[in-house]
This record gives sequence, structure tokens and C-alpha cells, in this order.
Amino acid sequence: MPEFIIQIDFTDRPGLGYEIFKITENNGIDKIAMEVLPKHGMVIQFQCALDEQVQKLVADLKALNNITAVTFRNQMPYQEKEHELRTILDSVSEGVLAIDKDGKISHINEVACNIFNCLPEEVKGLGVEKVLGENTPVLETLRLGNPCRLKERKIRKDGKTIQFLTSSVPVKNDQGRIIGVVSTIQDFYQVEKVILQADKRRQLITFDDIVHQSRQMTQLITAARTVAKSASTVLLRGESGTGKELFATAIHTNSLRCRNQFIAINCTALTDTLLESELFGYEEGAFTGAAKGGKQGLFEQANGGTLFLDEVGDISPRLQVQLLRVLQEGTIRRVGGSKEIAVDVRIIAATHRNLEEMISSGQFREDLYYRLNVIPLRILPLRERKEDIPLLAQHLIRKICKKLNKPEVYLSKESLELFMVQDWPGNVRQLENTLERLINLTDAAEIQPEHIFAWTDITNVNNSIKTTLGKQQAFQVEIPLEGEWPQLKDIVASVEKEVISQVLKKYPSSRQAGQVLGVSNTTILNKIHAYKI
Ligand SMILES: Nc1ncnc2c1ncn2[C@@H]1O[C@H](COP(=O)(O)OP(=O)(O)OP(=O)(O)O)[C@@H](O)[C@H]1O
Repeated sequence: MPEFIIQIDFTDRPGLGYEIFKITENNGIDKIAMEVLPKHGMVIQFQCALDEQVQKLVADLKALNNITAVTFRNQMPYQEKEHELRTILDSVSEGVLAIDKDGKISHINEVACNIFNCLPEEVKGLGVEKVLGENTPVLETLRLGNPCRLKERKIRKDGKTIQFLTSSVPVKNDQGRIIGVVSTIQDFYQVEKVILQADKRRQLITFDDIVHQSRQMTQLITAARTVAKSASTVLLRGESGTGKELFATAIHTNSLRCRNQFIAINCTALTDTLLESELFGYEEGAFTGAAKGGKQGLFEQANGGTLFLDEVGDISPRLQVQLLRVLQEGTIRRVGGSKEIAVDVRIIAATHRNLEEMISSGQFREDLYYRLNVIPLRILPLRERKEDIPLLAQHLIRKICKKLNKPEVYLSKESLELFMVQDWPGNVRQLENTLERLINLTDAAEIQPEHIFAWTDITNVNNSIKTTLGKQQAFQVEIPLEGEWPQLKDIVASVEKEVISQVLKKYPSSRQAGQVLGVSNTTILNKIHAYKI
């Protein structure tokens, strides 16, 4: 039998739910699921053999008082949310696995399935130890609420060893009770592979790839071009996602070392001991599991080239001492070795941390700071160079559409205006992720504010009003200062009426207008009715 989903929008009143329910009963439809949209709507999924019967149901519902719309939908709201969540989880490059309060797997993404060689439907509902092995730290997070970071684990499955790094954070409800855990998983060997493979991809990046329009970025690029030619250590400062790695790569490409390796390593991606053996290498027998013949570290591999140490502010005091030695002496010593090996490596370090404060609180060595801070370059957060947003958005859309193999989409003028008033705490990376999510989840050729409101956290109430009304379009409310004062409620009402009318001109649906003004669409519908807008 054909299935239908209808959404019934209403302004709430006592008894309305019961009347809707009665109408569905009287029309004899076979209900499969119902979902309430608190205070403003209801969605019903049902089966029905006859089209006329469906039409009659819709007509009966529309005839009820306070029903504002009855529309057909393709999916139930929970299915849309599920689809959105699945798309997000599958688009991240790490394995993600979530468990409920009983330790059973509730979500697992594609990457995690690839690491553990399983299918989502096989493992959903199973105890997490069936996938991550007995004594997994994830269960400790569930029990005690302690997050864990990059714990190295090894399990045997189908005669093979799977070695991975796992991190986990507890999920808590409003009362602070633990109701599950989300865990991220990285394949141990992939971590190494990524470090090495990335080199080829990066060598092609130049300063021309840094998209910008702002005066500050132009100045910074000019400075970076100049320092690229020297061999001095560079310290890139800037919030997460501002483009520090992009700058580091362009500096290497523009340097005299460009024919040699550029190797990047994120100092927070590995545990302290792993980072040490990655950077400095190790001798055979240095620790259990050390490869035969030992291993070259990244300093040796980058000899003659550049080593990019991302998040250098996060390295442990022990590694800070070792790094200082390399910078002072130009030599390294492998883990478990006694020989000093000379290396000629240019260091580009980056951090989003306030190193000066870290020095004051004793978390970062002052002598290392001076060795790293030879040429400091500070990349401004995106909110302080908003002129870059239009070009960046256009560039990123092109890049994402190419990656997703989708025809190029456009940002409407209103959407761009909305982007311009955001703060973008995650900077260019957040802009890129937001666009990727929108391009993934909408099929429209032009991205409109309604797509942004539906699929992202962007609402930005106050700023939206600013752009909607603008300076020139500001309206005035006349309040007589002599004679009889109007009632305060009348003043408020006239302001409300004017604001809602203006917003509705730009965002004609009550839902969009509600989102712009930070109220429910029921409130907007009530006001439209009350002020006869
Ligand atoms: N000006 C720009 N032009 C084009 N792409 C940019 C620009 N700035 C950043 N990006 C892109 O934004 C993303 C984040 O940049 P990047 O990784 O260089 O930031 P980061 O500051 O090193 O971040 P983190 O501190 O989190 O490591 C990358 O995909 C990068 O290519």
C-alpha cells in the first residue's frame, strides 16, 4: 500500500491534537508513525490505498481552526536528522563510534567500519568490547566519565592484528548523568602513512593558493614571501583553521629547500612517546615492537627540507627539551641510541595557543620560545578580515563541488550577507565544513538562507536584523513627548509590527522569519494575526 507523510502546521490551542487524531481515525487511514513538532506542528506517516481518501483527509484537516498549513514531506523529521547525522559522521576522516549508557554501539561511521572490517548493521546494538576488544578505555569513560586521549590498542580479528589509537568523551544529559560515549579511532598505520604521503600533495601549494582580498592578508603574504627565502625558523600564530598549514606549505614551496621534503606533523595527534619516536626515530630494540634495523625519524627524513610542527604549544616539557637541543645543536639522537646525528632542517612551527601566557604559567620553556619565535607571522581570525569571505566562499564551493563530483552551486546574496555577519570561531576550516555540509545536504543550485537555517547552527539573530533593515532603511517610531504618553505596550506593539513586517518582506515564510528573529514560527503567526500584517 502506498505510504504518505504529511506535516500539519498550526498555532496551538487546547484540544487541537485530539481533533487532528479524530480526523485521522474518521478517515480510516493506517498510521505508521507520528512526531510532534512542539507547539507548532505534527507529522504523520500513514498508509492509504486511495488518493481521494488522502485528499479528503487533507481537506478535513485544513478545515480545522488554527491549522495554518498541511503539506506533504518525503521523510519524517527523525529520518532527516538521522540522514544528516549519518552524512556528517561519514564525511569525517577519523573513525567515529558512539555507545549508549549500556555500552551498546548506537552509531558507527564508514571509516571505523573499514578499520575493524565490519558492517554497521552487523555491529549496531552489540557491546562495544565486541569491536574495540575487552578492557577498552571507552568503557572506563562510560563508567567514570573521564575522557581518554589517543590510547594505543591492539586487537586480533580474523587472524589479523588491528592496531589503533582511540580517544573518547562522555555524553551527558542535562542533569550531568552519563548517557553514552563518543569515541574517535585512528588506524595506527594510517597515521604514519598520512604523515609521509602528505608531502607530495603539499609541494604544489604556493602563495597564489592563499585566497584573500583583505589588505592585512596581502601584507602578510608579502612578508611571508620575503622570509621564505631565508633559512630562519618561522612561528605561525593564529586561531585554529586560519590557514597556518597553508602558509607553512607555501613558505616551503617558495624557499630554496623546495626540492627537498616538506614534512608536517601535528604534535597533538600522537601520544608523547609516539611523537618522540616519530620525530627522532629509534634504534633496533629500543622498545618492544621496535622495527628491525631501527627507524629514521622525521628530522632525518626532512634533512635538507622543512619540518612543520603544528600545535607546537602542546608538546610535553620532555619533548620541549629535546626540540630545544635540535634547534641549538643541529643534531638529534634516536630513541635508544647514543650517536648524535647532524640534521639540516628548517623548522616552521605553528600554534593557536598564547605561548607568552604559557611561559608565565611555566607550561612552555622561554628558551625554546625565543628559538622558535625568530620570525613570527600572525594570521588574523576570519572575523577580523571579513572582506576575504566572498572570495573564500566562492573558492571553497568550487573545491568542494569538484571533490563531491557535483555541479557547481552558488551562494545567494542573502546567504552571503548571513555569512558575512558570522563570527566563524573555527575560521576558514569552519567555513569550509559549513559549505561542505550544505552542498552535501541540499540539491538546490543556489544556497538560500533557508538551507543555512535548516542545516547549520547559524541563526545570528541580532546581526540578521542589522542586514535586513540596514542603516538607510531604519524606520522611526514617533512618540509624542508632550501631551498624553502612549501606553508602553502600544509602543512595543508598533515596533514589533514594523520589525516583523520588514523581516517578512525579506523572509516571507513565518518559519524563516522566526529563525531570523529568534522566536518560534507560532509566535510570528500569532503576531501576523494580531497586527493584521
Ligand atoms: N586563505 C585561504 N585560501 C584558501 N584556503 C584556505 C585559506 N585559509 C585556509 N584555507 C583552507 O582552510 C582549511 C584549514 O586551513 P589550515 O589547515 O591551513 O589551518 P590551520 O590554521 O593550520 O588549522 P589548525 O590550527 O587547526 O591546524 C584548509 O582546507 C585550507 O586549505
